[in-house]
Amino acid sequence: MKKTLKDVDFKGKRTLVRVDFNVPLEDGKITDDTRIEAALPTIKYLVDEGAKVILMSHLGRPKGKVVDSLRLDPVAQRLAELLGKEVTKVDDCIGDEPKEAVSEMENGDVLLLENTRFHAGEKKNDPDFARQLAELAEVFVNDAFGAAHRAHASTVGVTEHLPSVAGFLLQRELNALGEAMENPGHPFVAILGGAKVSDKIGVIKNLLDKVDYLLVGGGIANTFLLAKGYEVGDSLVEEDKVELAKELLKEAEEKGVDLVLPEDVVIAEEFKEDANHKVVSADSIPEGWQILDSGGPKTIEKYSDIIAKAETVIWNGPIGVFEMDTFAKGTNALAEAMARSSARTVIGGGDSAAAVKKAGLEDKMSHISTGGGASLMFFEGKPLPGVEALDDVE
Ligand SMILES: Nc1ncnc2c1ncn2[C@@H]1O[C@H](COP(=O)(O)OP(=O)(O)OP(=O)(O)O)[C@@H](O)[C@H]1O
Ligand SMILES: O=C(O)[C@H](O)COP(=O)(O)O
Repeated sequence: MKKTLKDVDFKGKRTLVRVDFNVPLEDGKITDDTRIEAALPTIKYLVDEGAKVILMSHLGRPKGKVVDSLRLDPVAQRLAELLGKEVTKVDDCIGDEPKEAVSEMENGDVLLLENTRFHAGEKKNDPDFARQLAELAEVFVNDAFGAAHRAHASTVGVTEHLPSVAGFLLQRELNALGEAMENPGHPFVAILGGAKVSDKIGVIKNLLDKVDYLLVGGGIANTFLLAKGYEVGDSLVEEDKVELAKELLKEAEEKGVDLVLPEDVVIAEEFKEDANHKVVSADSIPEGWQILDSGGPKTIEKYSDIIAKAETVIWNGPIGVFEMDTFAKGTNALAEAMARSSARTVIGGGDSAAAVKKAGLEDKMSHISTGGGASLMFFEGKPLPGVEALDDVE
């Protein structure tokens, strides 16, 4: 058990809070502020408790250099609107400017530091960089579930120097994902999509010990179809993972898991939104065509029926190239089937969460994670470094 906000008296304390404000931006405007909203309960609690709230986050992947388009100013502005309170923003996360700003803070004030990834020391978990971040504060709160799979200075390094506890969002995510994985109602159904088998091997292996059904779709299904001896034309496949896919099919059978592959699929002549496309049986892909959506009508019906019977459903990865409307039908149909079902429904973040939001179905799900890579690591059954590093309850 990790310590939480309730284990600390924050009054007057300089409190360094790692949040995940890695939000999508277009032309300097935030296009989805879910991650900012998700951090509000912790921030408001700390404000109300009279802490001096020093927020830090990464944004994008600036590779250790200052990239002006990845500054956190739009985030500070949005956060101030959502909090209904002034948020001071500084242009670095270490050094004189943040130190001075912190020294001027009153209890209940909120300060946002600049993008931690402008320094190479962040991703390297450089001890000196971590020490400089930690020096700003007396206590550390990690509320960045989305970055908890990264052992960086702002998630792990700072915990060497400060008492370190979990924020409300981190707790909520760990409870929701943990409950689904450790205490699922049966039938327990997992849906796995996405581009590559290689990204999901650990997840598949871990899930084979837990689930009753594993519905496979998207790019990863292609390699499984190949393993079953089907031709898949020009579809995205990983030839070097075909043997592994065969082993996983066998392992599923031995463990009594129904590993379900698409029966019919949407194929296209080109990887293009307006490409010539049609529905065919998964065992009859003509040469020169590629599968861009696992969701043919029979597949959708089969997967939806399984979801309808489920008590718990977890989902990671779209089952088609959902960014193109022509090939989003399968992914949307899955989101709709989950929305209709009375099961506990947990969506791993990233693309699957984006698909659910695009379909306007977020209110119908039990939990939508704010973490893509982090929820994947959780589904793999691996400990998250950002959580491990926090203080244990004595
Ligand atoms: N049949 C397919 N052919 C090619 N690409 C596909 C296919 N099906 C899905 N994809 C692509 O897979 C990508 C998502 O793969 P990825 O492995 O990143 O998913 P994810 O695990 O949901 O990612 P995240 O970590 O963001 O949650 C999407 O961009 C989608 O277009
Ligand atoms: O968007 C995410 O999944 C997190 O913010 C982590 O970002 P990263 O993959 O760049 O580390």
